[in-house]
Amino acid sequence: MRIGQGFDVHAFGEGGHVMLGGVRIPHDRGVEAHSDGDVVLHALCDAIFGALALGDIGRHFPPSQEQWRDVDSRVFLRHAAGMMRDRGYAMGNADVTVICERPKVGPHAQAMREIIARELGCDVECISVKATTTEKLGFTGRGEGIAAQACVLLVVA
Ligand SMILES: Nc1ccn([C@@H]2O[C@H](COP(=O)(O)O)[C@@H](O)[C@H]2O)c(=O)n1
Ligand SMILES: C[C@@]1(CO)OP(=O)(O)OP(=O)(O)OC[C@H]1O
Repeated sequence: MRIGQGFDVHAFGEGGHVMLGGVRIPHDRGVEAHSDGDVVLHALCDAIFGALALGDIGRHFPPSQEQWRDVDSRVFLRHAAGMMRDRGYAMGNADVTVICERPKVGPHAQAMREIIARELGCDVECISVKATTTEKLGFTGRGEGIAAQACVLLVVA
């Protein structure tokens, strides 16, 4: 077994939706990012790369490379899942926490779980997505940005 954790932040910016866990959520702000700025999938990728001791998402998909501009972050997760499988591991379980005041994540959590499980090739019961505010404290509390943290346990396939 191998354990990994990941954390990602993106600032809110112009736009009318945010991508979270592969779900397009209408919102009065967008996020500033090189890719689609999906903090859930980026944190999950980093957790998988961390569990495999393969560096971080920026090492695999450098922000300096134009080819990752506006890319659907499921591409990154698919790549991380492939590296996991190539090394003989499968997803035991993953637990993600989204940190923001808005948008509300709860109504979209099940759709995110299903997308993530499909990309990782595991049962939806192995994927947890939850959310918290920071009680209006800090940058997430002020509505300046959105954060996500993820933990994964990889098991021998
Ligand atoms: N962006 C968010 C934040 C929170 N939730 C849900 O609300 C519950 C209460 O949040 P607290 O920060 O006051 O503990 C939380 O447990 C989530 O169920 C959400 O859906 N989206
Ligand atoms: C995903 C990448 C792709 O260039 O860029 P961003 O969308 O800005 O996201 P970040 O979480 O900063 O991770 C770095 C990059 O790998």
